Amino acid sequence: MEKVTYKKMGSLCWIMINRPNVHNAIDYDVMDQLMSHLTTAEKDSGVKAIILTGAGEKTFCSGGDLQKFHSLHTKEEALVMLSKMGDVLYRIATFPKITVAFLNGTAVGGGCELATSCDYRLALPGNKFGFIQGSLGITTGWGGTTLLMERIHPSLALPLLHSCERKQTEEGLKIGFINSLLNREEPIEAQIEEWIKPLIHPSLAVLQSYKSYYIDRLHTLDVKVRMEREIEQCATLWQEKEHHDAVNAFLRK
Ligand SMILES: CC[C@H](C(=O)O)C(=O)SCCNC(=O)CCNC(=O)[C@H](O)C(C)(C)COP(=O)(O)OP(=O)(O)OC[C@H]1O[C@@H](n2cnc3c(N)ncnc32)[C@H](O)[C@@H]1OP(=O)(O)O
Repeated sequence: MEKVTYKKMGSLCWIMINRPNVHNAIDYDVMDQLMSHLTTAEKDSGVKAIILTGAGEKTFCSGGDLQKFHSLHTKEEALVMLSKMGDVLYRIATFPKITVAFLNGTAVGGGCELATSCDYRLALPGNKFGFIQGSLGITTGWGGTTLLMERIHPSLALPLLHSCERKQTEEGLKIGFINSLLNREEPIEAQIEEWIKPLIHPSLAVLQSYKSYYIDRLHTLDVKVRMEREIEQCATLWQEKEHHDAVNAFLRK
């Protein structure tokens, strides 16, 4: 069963996490299918931008699949999963075309990290996003902090991380985490096509050249090394009692 769908519409391709019954939580199949669709989109010279979103109207993505990953206990076990999704986020962050996350609903935990890996984030008013990992006794585990400090100033990023709070998308717009809020009353796909139109330069070569300068910056700033250090720190915290108790409490609620 396709847990991640791929739909090409003109020069855009829509990649959608399709697990609404678990709030589009990410498991290993989702990771594999995201990677596969990214390769398809990269190889298709007709694609200039990807739109990453989630199925349904409630949730963009609720992060790691707590039921599936609850069985990971040791640092070594956690590191395998965290590194695998960290590779997906790095692939998106260095994707040689435009990447846009459309937050169709709530984004929490790793869902926020996934959104952060994209060049841009579009959302709907009244929805929420939250880097809630700290409330589970861990830190961002897929490299999302490193990427977040590329998207917004660290003095704005740290309060999002330290507070573990769910914020309104309107607040995300104010601090530059959200690039634009769409209108619930209008067709979403048409609004996104309109928003992205000025960015999709007629020449893919020009578009990719500009993106390559940004990717060069990521290399210069050792983003991959910093993401790996962040992931290892999360794995260290993962094995602690605080984290397992927090996940148990969530799954028992
Ligand atoms: C490094 C990334 C890191 C990692 O895990 O690797 C993380 O992502 S840490 C953060 C992990 N995610 C969360 O802690 C979010 C958990 N979910 C929620 O906060 C809420 O479910 C929310 C806000 C997404 C929706 O709340 P709502 O009240 O509308 O729904 P329920 O909480 O009642 O959930 C309904 C149903 O979905 C299951 N569910 C929700 N999120 C997950 C998830 N991330 N993994 C697995 N399953 C999830 C929840 O257990 C309920 O199942 P049910 O069988 O119906 O009780």
